[in-house]
Parts: sequence; structure tokens; C-alpha cells
Amino acid sequence: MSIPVIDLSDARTPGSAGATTAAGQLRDAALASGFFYVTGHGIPAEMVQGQFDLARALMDLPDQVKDALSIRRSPIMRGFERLGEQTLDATARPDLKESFYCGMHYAPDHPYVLAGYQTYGPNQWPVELPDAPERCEAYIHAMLGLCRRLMQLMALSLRLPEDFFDASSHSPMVTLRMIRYPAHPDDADERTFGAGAHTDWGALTVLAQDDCGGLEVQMPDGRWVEAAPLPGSFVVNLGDMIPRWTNGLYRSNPHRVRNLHSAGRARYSIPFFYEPDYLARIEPVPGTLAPGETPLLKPCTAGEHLREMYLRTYG
Ligand SMILES: O=C(O)CCC(=O)C(=O)O
Ligand SMILES: [Fe+2]
Repeated sequence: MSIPVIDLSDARTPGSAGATTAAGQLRDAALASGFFYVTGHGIPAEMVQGQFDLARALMDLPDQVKDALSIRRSPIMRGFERLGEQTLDATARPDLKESFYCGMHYAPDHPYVLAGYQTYGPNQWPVELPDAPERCEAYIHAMLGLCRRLMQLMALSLRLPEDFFDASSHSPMVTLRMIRYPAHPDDADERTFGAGAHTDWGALTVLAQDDCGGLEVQMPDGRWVEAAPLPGSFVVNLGDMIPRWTNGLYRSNPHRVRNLHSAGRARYSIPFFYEPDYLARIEPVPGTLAPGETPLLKPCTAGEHLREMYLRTYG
């Protein structure tokens, strides 16, 4: 079993000719590993390249800038995460990666910002890179458009109206992360990872990766398969919110990173995490729960779900 490629060229807008086919492919992927590549997504290559250039520039900033803008100084975890600061797999060593987190701009008087909800609020930008906010905001909007479309295809794949999830996406929780993984160290052991095995927490993750490789996905039979770089594609995976939303029908599979094949180069990747509105109810959608059946996972709001997950790996 490998990770399928879904070409969105003919499925990009509601009602488009290729939507049914793409939705069927999405269903197959979601029932298997919860991972697939997308091509024909319409996001310009230059935009993605620009985002990698920015990721490099961010990671090349001096330590004192990174520390001054640490995620520890942000109540909503925006800014720099240093090497070893996160341990995605509690049985492994701390992750050999560093990253920068930012999110979509919400006005200070947005009700969710005023309420102090997790992920809604100010970013921490380094003054050294003045075009970073604008560049990230543009990239986030492009990714958000893609995720909204993927949620429509997911709705079709569940035999629901195409717009079923639209209402849960007015003020979504979105996080953009730019990651650098140093080369896998010579003294690494079996507990050494760039990112330890984990499942993602939200609804969808859309990942741009460079040409280093190193992302591995666990298949339902337990085997680890590499999600090798495919030029022009994004790797999409379902997060833990989707099993909750489909009563365990669709999967969010473990994955991990080891920067093993890059001949000593640092690996860069840019995951975009899409989650619906903080207050969206995450409970089995129609057709995934038999009458009288109890949901496998307790229904909750998207905000409650995400909060639980953050506490798990950052303490
Ligand atoms: O860098 C990658 O390829 C994957 C990153 C990842 O899994 C994550 O940030 O959740
Ligand atoms: Fe992940």
C-alpha cells in the first residue's frame, strides 16, 4: 500500500466535473492511511518557493531574536520553537527540529480574540524580516482556500451535501509552521527523530516539503512508508478531528520524520494546519452513527479538542 496522488485539476470548484472522482479517491485514502498527495491544486509554485525562502530566513535569524520571540512568550503559541523544545512521541527523545509558528490575522475586536480563545490573537514577527507578515497572510489564505475545498470534497466523499462543512469554516483556527530539521546526527539511536511519531490534532494538514525526504507514514498494517517528495504536490493528511467527526470511519495515521537521506543538508517543511471554528461541534456526521449508537469519541467543540492536544505535548 502506498500513498495515493489526487489530481484536483478538474475538481477545484463546487460542482466541477471531476469532483465525484476526486471525492472517491479521497474516501479511499481516508479509509486507508489518511494520507494523500494533491496535485493540480492551483497554488503557484513561486508562492511555495517564496515561503521556503522565508522559512530559511527565519531559521537563520540569531538565537537572541528567536528567544525574544519564543512561543513561551505567547499565550497562543506564536513565534519560535527551539531545537528539542517539543517531544511529539513521549517514548522518544525530544524532536530534532526547530520551527516558527504563525496564524491568520484576526482583528483585536474579533469576538474570539476578545474571548481569549486558543489560536486567535497576535503573531510575533521579527522586525528583521518586514515582509514576513504579508507573505504568510497570503500563503495562509491560499492554503485555507485549498482546505475549504478539500472539506467540500470530504463532504461529498461521505455522501453529504458539498457545502456540509462550510458553516464550520467562517473563523477557522489555522496555524502555519515553518520547520527546519538538522541532518540526522551520526550518534542517533532508535529513539532519535526529527519529529517523533504522532498523529496531527486538527482536521487537515497540508504540507509542503523540500526535496530532502524523510517523512514516514504508518500504514494500517503497521509498516512505515516514506512519503517521498513529489515536485509540485502537497502532502495532505487527516488529523484527529476527522475520526471524531466520522465516528472512526476516516483515519488520522501516525507519521514521523527522520532527516536521513539529505547528505547532511537541513530539511525544511511547511505544514499548514486547518481546524474549523473554535465553537464548531465535532460529532459524528450523518451516516456515520447508527440510530441509538454511542459515538466512539466524546463530541466536543473544535476548541476543546485542540486544547486537549496542545497540553499533551507541550505540558
Ligand atoms: O515535516 C514534516 O514532514 C511533517 C511535520 C509534521 O508532521 C507536523 O508538524 O505535524
Ligand atoms: Fe504531523
